[in-house]
Amino acid sequence: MLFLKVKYLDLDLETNAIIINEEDLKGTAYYPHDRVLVETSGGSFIGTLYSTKTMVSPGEVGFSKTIMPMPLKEGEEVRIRHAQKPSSLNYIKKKMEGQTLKPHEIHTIVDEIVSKKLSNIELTAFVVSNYINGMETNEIVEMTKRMADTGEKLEWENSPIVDVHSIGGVPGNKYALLTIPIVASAGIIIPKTSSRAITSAAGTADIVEVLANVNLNAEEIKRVVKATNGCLVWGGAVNLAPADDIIINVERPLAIDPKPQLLASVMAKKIATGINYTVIDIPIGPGVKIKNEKEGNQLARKFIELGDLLGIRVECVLTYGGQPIGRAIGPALEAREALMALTDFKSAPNSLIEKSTSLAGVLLELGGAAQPGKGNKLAWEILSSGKALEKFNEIITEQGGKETKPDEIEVGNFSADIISPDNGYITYISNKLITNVAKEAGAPKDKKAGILLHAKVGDKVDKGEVLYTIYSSSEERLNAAVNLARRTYPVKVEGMLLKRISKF
Ligand SMILES: O=P(O)(O)OC[C@H]1O[C@H](OP(=O)(O)O)[C@H](O)[C@@H]1O
Ligand SMILES: Nc1ccnc(=O)[nH]1
Repeated sequence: MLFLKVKYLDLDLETNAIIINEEDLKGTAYYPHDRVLVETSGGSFIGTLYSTKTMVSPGEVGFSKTIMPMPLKEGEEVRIRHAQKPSSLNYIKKKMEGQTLKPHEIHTIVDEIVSKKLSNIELTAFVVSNYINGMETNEIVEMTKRMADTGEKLEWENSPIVDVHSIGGVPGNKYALLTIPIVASAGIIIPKTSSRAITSAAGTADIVEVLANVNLNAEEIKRVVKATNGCLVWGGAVNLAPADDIIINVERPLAIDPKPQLLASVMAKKIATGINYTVIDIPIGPGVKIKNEKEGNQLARKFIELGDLLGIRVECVLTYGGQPIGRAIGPALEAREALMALTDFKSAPNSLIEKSTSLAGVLLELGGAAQPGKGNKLAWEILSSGKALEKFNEIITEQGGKETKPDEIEVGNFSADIISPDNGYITYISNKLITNVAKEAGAPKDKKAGILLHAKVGDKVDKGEVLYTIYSSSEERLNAAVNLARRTYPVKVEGMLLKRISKF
């Protein structure tokens, strides 16, 4: 056992690194990369041991404040001992072999994820096994319930509480910034929590954060919803289904969202937010999470079945995901486009308006504000009357932001135009490749990075015309994005004659 004094290091780490001077390790049975248990006056936690010559002195143990699960005073003495292997390791191996897990095995995995006992390698093995082998319904139900039960739950005095959630995957998916205020301004309660980007260049939480605080706790969410009927917050900031955000952090670098995880991630948050009805948006198209209608129907049935088992009424909508929604991709650009749509819907892309009002229409009907079949019309009226903008500004203000005009939103200082190599028509925009270019430019961490499409599928373009502009806060990232765009051609321009084939 080692007795060492706490020293905080100015390091932003995503793993629990326990940093010890190599002198203190000499002659002991502790080696770099060992899993260790740190026992403190406030509780214990697991981490990985790393050695240093200079970052901490002998007798000290260095932690990054960003990963500390409990408050510790600098100079406080802690005990460090070998940690046992997490019990879930055997269950993760079972999953790697394609076996079905028992309820208590799933519970142990979720519990150990929440208590940060699993290393990123072990967690990745679990996520990737689910990607390859999938899970049975019962396993997903157990995972969902446990994810919800290991965190806080919101309770509401009124009902119904409605909600909408997209499975994501399609670039430019900023619908929630329109749909939520439309529904809230009809008097329906809609406490919307979102995740940050998983596979895309901007999750809803990343976009809203351009305009307001999204890191609200349960009390604050209740206050905002009481004042405005809605909110647009990051689920990870509240202790709602806390395993979710930990899992998302290993999915993001791989840009994967395995179906069992996706179902549990969305539905656990629905249980935790205490909603009664939810509409699940399933975008369909090449390069998004669901490739075709058949797969979409299967996933929709799974969501509905899960909802039945969990006591939440679920309705699913399959939506067009064949190309980006609207023209803007990346947090600030998407916030600006959403504000344009709320301010003057005629100036905004149809795909964004149609998607947002269609989803709002379904919710208005479910929430009882519109007769069946009349929701869409009401959603349009609320948007075009300016009431949705007013409601959006109320929500943003309650979340600590301020009323902003679309052109006040700053985008990256560095930009480059990608031009059409030929005369012709845009025949294809690759969701995957355009997302990769936006990420290479820095999105979503660089909020001002992203892409503005000047033309979409079906549009005629002339040689030399600008197809899209890439933005970034960094010249280096911009150049890398331009190089990637030139190598991969995310936007395809073709003439009516696609190819000549002859024997000469
Ligand atoms: O597209 P990717 O990054 O895979 O998926 C993540 C996004 O999808 C969902 O959207 P919403 O909250 O319903 O708007 C999530 O909350 C998140 O914003
Ligand atoms: N896996 C997920 C996809 C979309 N939204 C979520 O919250 N989680």
